[in-house]
Amino acid sequence: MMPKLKIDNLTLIFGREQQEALQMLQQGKSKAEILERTGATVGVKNASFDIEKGEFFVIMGLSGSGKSSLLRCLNRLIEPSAGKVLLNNVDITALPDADLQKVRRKEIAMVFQKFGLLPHRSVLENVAFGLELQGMPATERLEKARNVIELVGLKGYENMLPAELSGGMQQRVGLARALANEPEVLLMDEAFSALDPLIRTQMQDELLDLQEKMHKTIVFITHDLDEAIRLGDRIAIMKDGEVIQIGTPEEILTSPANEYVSSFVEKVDRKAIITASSLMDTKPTMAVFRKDGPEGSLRKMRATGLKILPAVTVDKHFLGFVYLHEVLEVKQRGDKTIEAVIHRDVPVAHPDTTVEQMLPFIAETDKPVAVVNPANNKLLGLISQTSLIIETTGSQATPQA
Ligand SMILES: Nc1ncnc2c1ncn2[C@@H]1O[C@H](COP(=O)(O)OP(=O)(O)OP(=O)(O)O)[C@@H](O)[C@H]1O
Repeated sequence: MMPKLKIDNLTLIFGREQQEALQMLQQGKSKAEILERTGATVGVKNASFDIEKGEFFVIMGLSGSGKSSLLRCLNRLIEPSAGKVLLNNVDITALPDADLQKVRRKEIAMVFQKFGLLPHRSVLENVAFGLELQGMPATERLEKARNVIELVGLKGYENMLPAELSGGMQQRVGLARALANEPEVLLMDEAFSALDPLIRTQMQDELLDLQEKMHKTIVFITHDLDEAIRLGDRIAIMKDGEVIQIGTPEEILTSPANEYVSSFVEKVDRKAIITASSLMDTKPTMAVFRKDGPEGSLRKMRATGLKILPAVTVDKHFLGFVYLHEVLEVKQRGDKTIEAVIHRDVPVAHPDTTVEQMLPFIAETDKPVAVVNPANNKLLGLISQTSLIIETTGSQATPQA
């Protein structure tokens, strides 16, 4: 499938010595070296990635890492120094001005942190403003504006002035104004950063709800990893103008590309994000079969050095756990089967069960947690109590060799 946006080797350099700076970049020189030699600042360095239709894509990085620069290249509010941006397979870096205007009005809309509202116009007029610029007749544009105002939860506030609204409500007006044009792509630059934490979380939830209905392609900038993780289908992490990792929130949390990313990840509450599938032991699980009987079970326990093993049917349907001391007892009694000592009343997790949802499992049992395929109850792997406890007590600092 064709990506909605394709960013291809995009580079942005601020300053006059563009050519020399570009050359130095190609030679692998750092942002600091280039600044020192040429006085030019590297805003974005060789960014290449795709954003899919309907994707909520977050660009995250500290101040000065190049997020805004990259975002502004996507609609050419800033002209990139090199590389391309393809929207629906059309290279917008090559569009003549008139066509670019059309793209900005119809296809890509931008929502800013400082809401950029017209102070002397009502909420309704602010939202309808873009449509007015397009020459849409008044009745039509006001009707459209009323619809999006309702969509963002501002019904009843149509005739107020921006200054009469709270920050969160002003941000909604900004969002409504962007949505009024029915763009395919929404660019959001630190849209919620100016809001206090409670309102901010609420706006994040509302945006996610809206996105469920709208299925827009959203490119959202933030310097806050928690926000990135809450919102993003995928996250791109930037440092010194470079995209240093792209992945789903879970990928970023479980396999940070380098120490820089780990240092962010350490501060994040992972419990709601990490799932059973990434915690479970992927080595082929040693399990006892019903037909193994006490002898066979003990042999497997000796081989693995484990005192607890999962018991499964011949086709690997999970039955429960067996304990070493009980299997020994069964053998001493001379029983031929382990049936009586399979502990069946144990919690199981599905691959997408989160650590948060597994919390009760820790309190209830000292056994590993079995991860089973929800469709057929087959055993997929085990999560050791140790890794579950480490994950939930939050000491996930990566070992330094
Ligand atoms: N107009 C400009 N002229 C010169 N350098 C600039 C300009 N705009 C940004 N820069 C530089 O480009 C780099 C990237 O800045 P950018 O604003 O894109 O970062 P950012 O990640 O969005 O940061 P913030 O969150 O603070 O906005 C920085 O080194 C910045 O100093």
